Amino acid sequence: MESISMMGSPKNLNETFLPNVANGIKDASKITVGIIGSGDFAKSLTIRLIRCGYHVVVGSRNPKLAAEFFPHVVDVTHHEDAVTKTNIIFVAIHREHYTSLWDLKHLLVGKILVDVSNNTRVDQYPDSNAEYLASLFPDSLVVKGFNVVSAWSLQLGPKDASRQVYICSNNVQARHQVTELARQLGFIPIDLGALSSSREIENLPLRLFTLWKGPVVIAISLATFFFIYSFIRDVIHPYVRNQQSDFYKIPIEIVNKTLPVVAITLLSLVYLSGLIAAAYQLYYGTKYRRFPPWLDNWLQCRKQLGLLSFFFAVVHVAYSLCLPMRRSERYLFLNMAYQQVHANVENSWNEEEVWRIEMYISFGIMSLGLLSLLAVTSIPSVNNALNWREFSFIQIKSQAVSTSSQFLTSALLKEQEYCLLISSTLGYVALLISTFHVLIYGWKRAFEEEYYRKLRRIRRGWEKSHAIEETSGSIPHFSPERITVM
Ligand SMILES: NC(=O)C1=CN([C@@H]2O[C@H](COP(=O)(O)OP(=O)(O)OC[C@H]3O[C@@H](n4cnc5c(N)ncnc54)[C@H](OP(=O)(O)O)[C@@H]3O)[C@@H](O)[C@H]2O)C=CC1
Ligand SMILES: [Cu+2]
Repeated sequence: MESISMMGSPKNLNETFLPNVANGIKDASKITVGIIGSGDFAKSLTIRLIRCGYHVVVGSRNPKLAAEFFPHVVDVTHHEDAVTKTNIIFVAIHREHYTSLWDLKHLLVGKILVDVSNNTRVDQYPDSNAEYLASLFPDSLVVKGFNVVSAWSLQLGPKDASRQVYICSNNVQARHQVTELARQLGFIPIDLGALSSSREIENLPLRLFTLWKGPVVIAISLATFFFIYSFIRDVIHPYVRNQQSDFYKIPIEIVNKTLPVVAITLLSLVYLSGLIAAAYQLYYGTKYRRFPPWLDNWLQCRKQLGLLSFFFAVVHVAYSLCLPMRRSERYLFLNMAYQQVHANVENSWNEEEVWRIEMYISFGIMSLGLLSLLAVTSIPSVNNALNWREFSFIQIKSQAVSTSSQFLTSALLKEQEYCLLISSTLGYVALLISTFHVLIYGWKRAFEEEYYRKLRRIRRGWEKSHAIEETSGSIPHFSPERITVM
């Protein structure tokens, strides 16, 4: 069982079949790698292997049909034939079909079987797919790996795609061989020890997306809440009180009021979690105490919350830039000019208002700039999914799967904390500047009751002076409150 060679009868597994100085193999093209299955994963893996100089033999139930989808240099053949030609075989079929390989059992003795499968749900089966494969073929050397890379990213090549692959096996030599192969294919292999880690590895691709679920739900809930709030406040309330129809505000103004509120709330949620965590550590006087699960989850999805905040801020900017394009804005502006002429006011310059809006816009642009910087710095980690996995690894750590994974986790944590330190300083500044942006926008309304009184006075004056004309229908419906404040 402990033996392997590239072809024919398995030799000693200690001697690696991959090209290196020790075994004298210099040319990867002398090495044949087998793949069972001819689906998407098999096709993409084949292309990657060929590019790296390996010879590939594909085992299919219907080789004639499958051959059409592979480059001509690939040997597409029956399962039996394929497995006899190589000692390292990627099992690129779904778990449900593993038993169909049962007849090949005697041919697979002592050979490396790489299980690349994924499940559709977390903990879908009582045992992991790799452990199941190992139980079906106890005389083969089952290695789990490559399941975290998609067929798509396999084809893209190492530069553009996710680079980390997690590998585990009960057989050390087999594990090393697959690790070496992964390295030669341009991946960063991460050894997670025994095959029992395969359950975590299989759950990883499923867990990655769960980090988005919470933040997306929070963002949608906040957006719904603030939209309804603004709708009631700015549309329903004036309508009920003064029969003033402002329903035209729904598509742009109400939406554009909702967006920045959601953006800033999400951004503050990013940093609030860190503050609570710090307070928690101070309270217990140690940083070696586990956070409660809700805080742990919250800390883990900071990046997602931040990116969603950035998304809302960008859309807010787009909406704001479009405000002057609207017909309503033009009519209200003309009406105000008319009113000014009517009131015999020549100069409507308001120094305080001018400064307010200049500063409001300036802070808005600055906070968007900082948020963009934060988002851009997180792009590589989103692309190669490094940080998602860092986070996922925290969970692996909590279950103490193996020493190697624990070691790895602590190393990753350090890097993660370092990144967070830099980004959080920048983030706090962004939060502060966006707060200024919001406060300047709202200072009139928030702090100056006088502002309201003035508005009411103007409004009353306007209504009185046009009471007669309005009955004849010659005066457009107007109130100063309807002018959009930027
Ligand atoms: N697609 C992806 O992005 C990724 C896939 N994976 C894993 O790779 C494995 C293959 O996935 P993928 O290529 O997408 O799947 P596909 O459905 O595209 O291909 C599966 C292959 O399995 C073979 N097969 C189908 N039915 C049977 C059967 N009853 N008995 C024996 N063989 C059968 C077929 O090959 P043939 O007809 O030639 O026998 C088929 O091409 C899965 O375990 C998946 O979880 C892992 C990571 C990413
Ligand atoms: Cu704004």
